[in-house]
Amino acid sequence: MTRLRPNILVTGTPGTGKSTLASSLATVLSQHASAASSSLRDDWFEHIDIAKLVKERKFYEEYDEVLDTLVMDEDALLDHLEDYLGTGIRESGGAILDSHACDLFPERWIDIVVVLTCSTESLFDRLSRRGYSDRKRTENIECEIMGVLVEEAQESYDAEIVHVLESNSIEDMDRNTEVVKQIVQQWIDSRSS
Ligand SMILES: Nc1ncnc2c1ncn2[C@@H]1O[C@H](COP(=O)(O)OP(=O)(O)O)[C@@H](O)[C@H]1O
Repeated sequence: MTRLRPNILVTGTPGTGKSTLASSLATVLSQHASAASSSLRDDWFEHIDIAKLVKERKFYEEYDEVLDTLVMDEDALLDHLEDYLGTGIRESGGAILDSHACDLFPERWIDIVVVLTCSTESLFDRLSRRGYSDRKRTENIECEIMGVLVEEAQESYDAEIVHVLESNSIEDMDRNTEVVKQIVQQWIDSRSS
């Protein structure tokens, strides 16, 4: 089936604001759709938190004590998502995948990629508040400074669908929500014309 709404991947280093933006987008984009037509459902867009899904459905192989992280069972996760995105309401799109790892999803699933970036100072504060160990915080800050996620996203998806957005402040968050809303509208318009 042809998608009626884009699937969106929101990615970035942990702490850059993926969950915050993805959750705001799911609400704003669904409200926007409901306002446009009363026949559209409120769950027109859905925030899918991949880290949460991996934990809840036990899509992991082991806990890596050195890296203080779960080692994902990618095949199990991808099989589940293939079914989920391929059937039912998500068959027509509207999934907002919120994931630190961005290169594991097949290109055919994703219509828009948003990579969030953030200053070292903001990230340091956010990861400290989250209680990350010094080692884990440093690794993530280095990952952000080196632009690892931006590079991975650009290597994994068509350049024209990858949007790199700064996420340092609440104003950035509001602006990013508005920017993505416009990109989604353009995507929908380009398919209906
Ligand atoms: N643009 C932003 N400006 C200021 N604080 C933000 C912004 N985005 C997220 N935050 C805050 O930073 C922390 C991490 O955000 P979160 O969305 O959980 O990041 P991620 O999902 O990328 O790990 C949260 O406390 C959140 O409220």
